[in-house]
Amino acid sequence: MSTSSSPLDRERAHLDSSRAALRAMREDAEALDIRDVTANWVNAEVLQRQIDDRIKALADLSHTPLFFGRLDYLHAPGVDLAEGAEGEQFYIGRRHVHDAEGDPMVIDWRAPVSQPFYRASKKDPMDVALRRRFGYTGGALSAYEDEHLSDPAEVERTSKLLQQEIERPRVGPMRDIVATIQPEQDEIVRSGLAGSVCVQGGPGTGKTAVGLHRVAYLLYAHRERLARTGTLVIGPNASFLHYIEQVLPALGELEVRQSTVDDLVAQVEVRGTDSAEAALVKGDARMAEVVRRALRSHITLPDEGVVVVRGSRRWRVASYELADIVRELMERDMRYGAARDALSQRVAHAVLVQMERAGEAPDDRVQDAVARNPAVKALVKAVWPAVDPAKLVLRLLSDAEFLAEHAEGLLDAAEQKAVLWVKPARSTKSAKWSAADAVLIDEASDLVARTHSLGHVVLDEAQDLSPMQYRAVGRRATTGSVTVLGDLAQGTTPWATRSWGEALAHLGKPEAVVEELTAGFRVPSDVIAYASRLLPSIAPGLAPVESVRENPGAFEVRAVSGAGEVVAACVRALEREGSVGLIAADSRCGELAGALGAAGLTFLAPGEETTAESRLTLVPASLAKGLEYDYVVLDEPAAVVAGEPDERTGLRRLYVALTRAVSGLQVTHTSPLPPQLAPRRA
Ligand SMILES: Nc1ncnc2c1ncn2[C@@H]1O[C@H](COP(=O)(O)OP(=O)(O)OP(=O)(O)O)[C@@H](O)[C@H]1O
Repeated sequence: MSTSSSPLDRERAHLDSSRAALRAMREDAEALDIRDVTANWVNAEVLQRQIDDRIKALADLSHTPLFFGRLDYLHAPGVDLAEGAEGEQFYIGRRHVHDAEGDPMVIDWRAPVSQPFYRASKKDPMDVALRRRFGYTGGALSAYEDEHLSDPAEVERTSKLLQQEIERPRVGPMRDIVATIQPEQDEIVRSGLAGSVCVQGGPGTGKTAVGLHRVAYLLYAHRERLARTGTLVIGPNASFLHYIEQVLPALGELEVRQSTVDDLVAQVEVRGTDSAEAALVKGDARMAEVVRRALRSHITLPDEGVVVVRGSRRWRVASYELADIVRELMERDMRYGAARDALSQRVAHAVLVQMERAGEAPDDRVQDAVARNPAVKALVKAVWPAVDPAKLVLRLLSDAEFLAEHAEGLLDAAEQKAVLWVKPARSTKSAKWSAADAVLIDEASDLVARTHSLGHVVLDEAQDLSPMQYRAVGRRATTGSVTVLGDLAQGTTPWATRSWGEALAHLGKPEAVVEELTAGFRVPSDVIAYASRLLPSIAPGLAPVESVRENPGAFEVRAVSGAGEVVAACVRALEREGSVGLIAADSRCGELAGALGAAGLTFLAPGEETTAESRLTLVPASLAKGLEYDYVVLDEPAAVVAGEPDERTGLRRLYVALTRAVSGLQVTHTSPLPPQLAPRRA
């Protein structure tokens, strides 16, 4: 038993008083009476929502400790280190808590004074005398661990608490890593809002985690600006977004939009699919020029002048003068729609000049009226017609001649044939648009009217995007910055990214810094070593991930005779603690679902939340990306490879599937393994 003055007791006392302070902060927020300060009900509603959000953010969650670390500075931090700069000892947690006097009890992990918690080392102690990490058991503070960073006599050790946190079993959605962000990750998390960053990292190196924490950090450091401009996290599919959706709210950020690329560009209903060949051409950056040419082909030079009748007078602008205006607008860097509006104003201006010459004194209202005059409208309609982006793309995909005219010198005959619909659609409503078509429409829309740009966009699993998709994301961040996260070895689309330089150019952020993460937090060493045997075939330049897990992992490859034995492997995995994922080629999932059902095992679909009662998920290989399970049973590697159009993509899909395991992997197979994974002779 510890005495009443033991350090642990003192820390528990600080936890208790911090929780009491948080309670008081929440009660203050709840007691706010806004009736007197709001002038109308709209304001009242907005304000009340903000207060409700604050109350929610001030909740004391029993499973998320209020603080996880403590820093004792050698000296009081300088005044430039804003929050709580007068103190020398800081508790670091998920959110800021202050006492009745306004003095900090817990400092937000994102505040400048918290930074040494993540970055300080024996080599660079950053003025920190003591770094203390706290361990919790079921919400109760149960342990602590000290590092005296400025004491040269103390030897550097790896933190046990850190190791425990990394190795703990996974159940439920993704959790934040705020207590254990590593120095190289922290550099990315805290890099400035102005610059774009691209992170290449193998499976489980924390890319997704880093991207989400970066959003939380940026929202803290640039709250007002980002509240105005908005932030967006883009992920590969709905199950992935569901898996990660809890992380930002856990960090107190409720306002971040999450979307797939497909949803981002969903102006039309997607009901069709493309052949790989068609999708490859449609996703190629050359299509941007095809669309641009097709749009501009609507502009013609007028061959007649325009006559505007006002009262008893007629004003005439000659065709050569109109042609000059049109030519000048074509040369300007303006959107098609904006230039169209400008055209009527320019013509009106030409009329006004004549009026002035004739001794009249027209004002702006006259110019507007002339711009709306039927003759001017008719002229604009004839020489610069309104264009519907979907109709434009529909015509490109339906009309071989129209496509040929605008694809000349860009797409060869075979490529043109690949993108043309076999059965041309009659209307934008009845067309069976594919995901790639929707991106083309998005491109056309942006040429007509500028797309709204956000303050910051995080793009996860970026390696799977086509150049046209990169452009679609890039135009949503023209005035903001981007965090691009990906792994070239995990690209499983026919158009997968070959180099980050190329991808960043398509995004419009060629200046972005490319960082690499190499320490693996998910996959145990034996499993990553096995999966890395595929690397020379799928991404020759990339180095294998180095697992930071101490446990090499349970790993087994087993030849089996059928689905019954796969089910048995799942049963064995379920005997252990944590979640279990049975990953299989999409084509095999039906049979396996039947076998699991017959054995009385219930299972979830990816994205459905695992719980202590329901821990088994049947995962089609095509949806495994980004997810993780404590134990993975990987069914029939050869079928996973065969499920893709070519061998390299198949092996990449297999690499993704092999790297979902946190604690152990069982590979079961009836067919021979791909040669890279075949048993090696001793
Ligand atoms: N610093 C850390 N401390 C503790 N856990 C971490 C840390 N960094 C990452 N992790 C954990 O490692 C796992 C993998 O992280 P994450 O999913 O972000 O990796 P990833 O690089 O996006 O992987 P993939 O390429 O497979 O999608 C997650 O469970 C995450 O919480």
